[in-house]
Amino acid sequence: MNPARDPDATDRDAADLDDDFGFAEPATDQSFENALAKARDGDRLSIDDATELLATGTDTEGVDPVRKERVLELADRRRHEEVGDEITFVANLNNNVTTACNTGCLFCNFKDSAHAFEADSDADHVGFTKTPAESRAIVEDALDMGVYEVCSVSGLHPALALNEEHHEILQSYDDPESEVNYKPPEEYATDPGTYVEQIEAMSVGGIHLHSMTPEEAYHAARGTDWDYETVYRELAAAGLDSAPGTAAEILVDEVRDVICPGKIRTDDWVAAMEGAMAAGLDVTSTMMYGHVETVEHRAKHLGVIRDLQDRTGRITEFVPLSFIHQNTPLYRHGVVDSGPSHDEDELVVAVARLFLDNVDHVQASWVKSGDAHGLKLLNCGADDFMGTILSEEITKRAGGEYGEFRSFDDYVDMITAIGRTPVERSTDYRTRRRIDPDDNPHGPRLGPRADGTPMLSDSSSGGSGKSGASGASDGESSGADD
Ligand SMILES: C[S@@+](CC[C@H](N)C(=O)[O-])C[C@H]1O[C@@H](n2cnc3c(N)ncnc32)[C@H](O)[C@@H]1O
Ligand SMILES: Nc1c(NC[C@H](O)[C@H](O)[C@H](O)CO)[nH]c(=O)[nH]c1=O
Ligand SMILES: N[C@@H](Cc1ccc(O)cc1)C(=O)O
Ligand code: SF4
Repeated sequence: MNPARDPDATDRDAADLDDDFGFAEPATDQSFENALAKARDGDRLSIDDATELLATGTDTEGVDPVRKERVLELADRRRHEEVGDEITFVANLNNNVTTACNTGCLFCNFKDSAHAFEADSDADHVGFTKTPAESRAIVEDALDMGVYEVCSVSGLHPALALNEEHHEILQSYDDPESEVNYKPPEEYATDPGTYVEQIEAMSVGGIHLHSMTPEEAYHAARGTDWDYETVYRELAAAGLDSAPGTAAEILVDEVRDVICPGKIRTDDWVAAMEGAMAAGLDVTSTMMYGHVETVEHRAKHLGVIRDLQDRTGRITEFVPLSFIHQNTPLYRHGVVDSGPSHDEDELVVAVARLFLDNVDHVQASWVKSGDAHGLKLLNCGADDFMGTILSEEITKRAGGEYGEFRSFDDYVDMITAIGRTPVERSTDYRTRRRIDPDDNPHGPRLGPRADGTPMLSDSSSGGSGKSGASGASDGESSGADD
């Protein structure tokens, strides 16, 4: 696999952008009413149909509130017919390994320049790199709390390689840093180990390990001729159970050219997902929207995911990721002045439910939207409310303010308040347990060490207090010794 990125892409590129990207104004040969009628009849929607529904008609400016309600109502009904009234969530932990990354995505404030992590650097940074042993200790603590999924997504640290053989290949380049984005671990204050070592470390005690996005898989094969299936097979052998479909952003290259010129292109993202599935892994799918793209780009993105699922059938859920703008280069440089509106969030969830007729589950995110709006999204077509996560770094660093965890008690209260049934689920949704709201207090039971004890001793904070969450990784204090 050869380098496909622009090694010089940095935050500074945002300063060169204005808000005219030369994107075509969305226009279709379809009418809003026809598209809605097709959705009502259960016909498979076209990209034009999705564009009309997302725009509440391309014939008018902005979102039409009456048309929007008609789309949401149809989507909510479709959700009821397809998956019923249960709302699922998972007892999980985010354990991200490192924030060191030079890819330079303009929507991201999770990353820190990798130079700051070098042993002889005196640059200040608030990021972290964890060793495999630190990752394992964090997962072990979480298992004791009843957690059964660990989700791990990381920066593309230049010293990360798939395994020892990969280190040797990368070292053999004449100028590894510029040719293959590589520097040996000895040059950094903390050695993250190899991808295989991190996966082995986190795959402990029967936990489900959800890790290695397409972008990370690309990094784990850079400078070699390994295909994605080979890479994912090796990771699966080390303990990987499923892969997150992030790094998708908007799967239209003219948008990627603006927001993430250093990232893999759409075709490569699809190839990586196919490789993961060919290696026997389930995957999730995402779309990060509400920055520079048009509604037509969103519709095309949904088309890429539906086609992929037609070919594979192993996408477990669709996760809409509402762009959090406050601390990002796109916002700081005036390229965008906000993320998406609530209307747009609702329409994305609804049209995902109607268009993705082959993906069973659509997620609402309390991390991105908060509790009140997150619950509203569960009445627009979503049926999953993500997980306890215990530690959130990506959205928090981007300026999100909805906290870092939800307890089972919070979940049960919120879900019953909107008249739905709370259900804890496994990552792949195949194992589910309905929760009796009267059976207080509530804790996970599906985990290898879960016995129904509440995960957190303080369940009232809605995400800021973490007393009792000793297993939660906290980037600023855990392994922050770079
Ligand atoms: C931070 S990356 C970490 C994994 C890996 N570096 C990659 O890019 O795949 C994971 C995902 O977080 C999401 N993300 C990053 N910044 C965000 C923001 N400001 N708002 C919403 N989602 C964001 C993007 O969809 C991105 O693909
Ligand atoms: N939507 C977000 C998630 N979703 C992840 C899920 O909770 C879970 O990992 C997945 O459904 C697989 O089971 N996680 C985040 O950290 N941030 C989000 O915005
Ligand atoms: N957990 C998400 C991936 C994800 C990770 C971090 C985020 O900030 C957002 C999404 C998935 O299941 O695919
Ligand atoms: S989204 Fe991922 S690849 Fe892009 S800068 Fe952030 S951490 Fe790096």
